[in-house]
Amino acid sequence: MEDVSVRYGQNLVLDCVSWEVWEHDFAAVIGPNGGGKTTLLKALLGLLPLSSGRISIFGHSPGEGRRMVGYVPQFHTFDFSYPITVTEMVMQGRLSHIPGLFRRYRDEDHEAAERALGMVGLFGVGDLPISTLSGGQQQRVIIARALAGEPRLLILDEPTVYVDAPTEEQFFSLIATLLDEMTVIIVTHDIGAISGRVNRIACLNRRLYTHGDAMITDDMLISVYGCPVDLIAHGVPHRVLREHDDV
Ligand SMILES: Nc1ncnc2c1ncn2[C@@H]1O[C@H](COP(=O)(O)OP(=O)(O)OP(=O)(O)O)[C@@H](O)[C@H]1O
Repeated sequence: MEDVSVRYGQNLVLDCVSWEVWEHDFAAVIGPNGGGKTTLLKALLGLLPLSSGRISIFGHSPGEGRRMVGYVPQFHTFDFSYPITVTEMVMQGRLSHIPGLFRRYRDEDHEAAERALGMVGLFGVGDLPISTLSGGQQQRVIIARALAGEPRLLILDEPTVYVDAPTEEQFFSLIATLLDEMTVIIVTHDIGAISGRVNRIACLNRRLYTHGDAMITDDMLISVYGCPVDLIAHGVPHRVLREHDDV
């Protein structure tokens, strides 16, 4: 991203954002509510016009690069009571690959969906209604849905918000296995969850702040959150076991 600005009417939501993520990086964007994280993702996915600047995805515009990007929206945006099977849900990730007006799944689409379920470690559940799976399994299914499109870049929006600690561990182990094949960007509120796991991090609050590759400095946090915080969980900054120097 090079000097990217996005406005909603008069509201400047992304201000001259520049950021580089390399192939096989595990990158994170953190920032407070309303800081522009979703807007940044929409810009990467080619869903928003830029007011200025340029985005290149593997050398293509976001619109052209879209077929190389797998997107996992926030967990709560899915209705898991909807009466479809696991395979049917994963197959949705193939739709953009099928040409023509009346899209019919082909053998290669079924194979890609099966491969994607294997990548997330789900076997023998394809014919089950999605509603019968545990929360952790459902999270794997929505990741498989994005992987079915065989992306080179996987983007996940707040993937650890609704999961318990063991599921979070499984999630990060899964991401570690995917990095051999693709680049991963996550958007999160939760610095605690990502610390030590990502190799590239940026703080976003209208402007994007970086320092080196995977470092968060007090200056970055002060710029973004307006105070020096040590941990940020679910959008709420907490000071954890750290005393003021002047006390
Ligand atoms: N479609 C829209 N029209 C006008 N303003 C918008 C629109 N979408 C977002 N905004 C505004 O842009 C700003 C950034 O919103 P955005 O959703 O990108 O932030 P966010 O960092 O993803 O927030 P959260 O963590 O709460 O999801 C907010 O002030 C929001 O009100």
